[in-house]
Amino acid sequence: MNELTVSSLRFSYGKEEVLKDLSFYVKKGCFYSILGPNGSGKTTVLRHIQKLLLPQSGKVMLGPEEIRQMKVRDLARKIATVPQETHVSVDFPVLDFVLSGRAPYLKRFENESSLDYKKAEEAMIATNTWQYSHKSVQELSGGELQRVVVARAMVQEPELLLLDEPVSHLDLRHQVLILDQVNSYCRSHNSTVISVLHDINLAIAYSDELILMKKGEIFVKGVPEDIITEENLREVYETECLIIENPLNGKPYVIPKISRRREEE
Ligand SMILES: Nc1ncnc2c1ncn2[C@@H]1O[C@H](COP(=O)(O)OP(=O)(O)OP(=O)(O)O)[C@@H](O)[C@H]1O
Repeated sequence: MNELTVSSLRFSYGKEEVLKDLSFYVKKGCFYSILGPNGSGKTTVLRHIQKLLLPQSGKVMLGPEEIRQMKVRDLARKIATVPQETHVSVDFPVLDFVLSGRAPYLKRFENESSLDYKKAEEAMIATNTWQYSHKSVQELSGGELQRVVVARAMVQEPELLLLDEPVSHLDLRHQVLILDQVNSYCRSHNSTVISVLHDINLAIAYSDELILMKKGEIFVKGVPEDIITEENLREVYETECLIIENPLNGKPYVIPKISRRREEE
């Protein structure tokens, strides 16, 4: 059975149709990246999977269950999300923020156990955030906070981890560190990852399959070697690219053809 199946999903914000009869499935234990131009509907798809939006027509199924029928607490045990931006309005120690990822597993008024603390510590070490544990969440930089939010999602131990541009605020070292950790989490827990990424080369390097979106539709889905072609990138991004073989992993590597003309003096 597929981990997640999206069938004939349609959605409009007001008059503008943003998702147009969109269908795809993902398999358990695999890493998927959704790619596509700004405004193509990537975040809107993730919002449907989180039940933040309900389909105007079509269905989103998690295993055998339709997501619109699932209780929020059940959904929180199965799906964790790292949103594009996180705003924390209360003064919260970072460790408590990460521990809040265990909330779906606690009974009412139950405190976290030593095992919960251990899971939080492990996730924070993995995301290089343990050193901030006693700081306030509000004192973190954008990139530090983004890593802390990934740690919280990992302690939630989801079957499905949704990431919306999870490395957009991160320096090179932490981009690799976070995607390595998410990838090893996915493999060791047999969890599924769906990540929106703008960096095509990172998406190719980490993903089993890519989902390329254009104007609210799936343009193509498949393994990078099959779908990363000059024609597909021209169609989707309206950009000319050179594709070479990445000497490190044998996968495609995309180089946009940038024309730099020196301005006349
Ligand atoms: N709350 C909203 N109200 C009205 N229109 C919206 C809303 N959220 C998104 N849209 C519109 O829906 C379309 C798809 O937005 P979405 O955020 O899903 O795109 P995206 O592919 O994730 O874009 P990006 O790469 O820029 O993050 C865009 O045209 C956007 O302007």
